[in-house]
Amino acid sequence: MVQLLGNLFILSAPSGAGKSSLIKALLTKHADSVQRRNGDLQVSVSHTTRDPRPGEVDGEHYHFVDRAEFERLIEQGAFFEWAEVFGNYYGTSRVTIENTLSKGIDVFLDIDWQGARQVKQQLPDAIGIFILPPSLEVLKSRLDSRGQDSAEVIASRMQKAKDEMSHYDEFDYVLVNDDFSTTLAALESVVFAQRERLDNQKQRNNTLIAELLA
Ligand SMILES: Nc1ncnc2c1ncn2[C@@H]1O[C@H](COP(=O)(O)OP(=O)(O)OP(=O)(O)O)[C@@H](O)[C@H]1O
Ligand SMILES: Nc1nc2c(ncn2[C@@H]2O[C@H](COP(=O)(O)O)[C@@H](O)[C@H]2O)c(=O)[nH]1
Repeated sequence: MVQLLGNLFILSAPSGAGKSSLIKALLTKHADSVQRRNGDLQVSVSHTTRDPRPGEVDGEHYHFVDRAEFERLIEQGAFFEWAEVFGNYYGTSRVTIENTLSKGIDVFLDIDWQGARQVKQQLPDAIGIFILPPSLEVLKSRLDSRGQDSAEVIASRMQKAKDEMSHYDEFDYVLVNDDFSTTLAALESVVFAQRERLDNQKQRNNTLIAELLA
């Protein structure tokens, strides 16, 4: 069991709702922010068997591996969570997550509902955030305008969108990503509120330990 010195945020959504863009914007904003505190914020880089999209860099966007390598890693227990999504494997490295959280660094996971459920089972204190699109039409137009997936891939992702969204109630927060900057501000509020909560909890524990050991 990991001791949660950092916060673990899980961001899930149907494909194209905007979670990667929101995390990226949050990290950029956070890097410049005066509110940056002890504890940094990082996004976890998953392993996947999906082919890289144009511009995607191995080790930066994903660790790209083949199915045999992924299955070997499953056998070794290397994943904190893993799932098959849209016909490919995706997984989060156990050692990376545990090392990062144990240093007090906050971590964002951009994962599907199956992975989110596995994380919550292991770490009930992880904070689940579900992103909804304002409509299915907008979701489709975001996948189209991203311009990185074939029409066939987009159709299959749209077909799975309702299934993904049906799990919204397994999450602690649900945000509708209509206007980007409004959603980003809401996400930032969640992050700051949770950091505050964890800091207060650590402080209370330290006070208690000091009293008990006096
Ligand atoms: N609020 C928004 N308004 C308009 N466009 C948006 C908004 N949020 C995200 N987008 C755009 O929608 C597209 C999909 O966003 P993004 O890639 O972040 O989705 P995602 O949820 O991470 O998808 P996936 O699960 O497939 O990785 C991108 O082109 C992004 O710029
Ligand atoms: N369970 C996990 N799901 C993951 C992980 N990394 C990404 N994902 C999810 O897969 C889909 C598709 O991603 P894409 O990059 O191919 O568009 C999306 O919902 C991601 O959130 C993971 O490590 N575990």
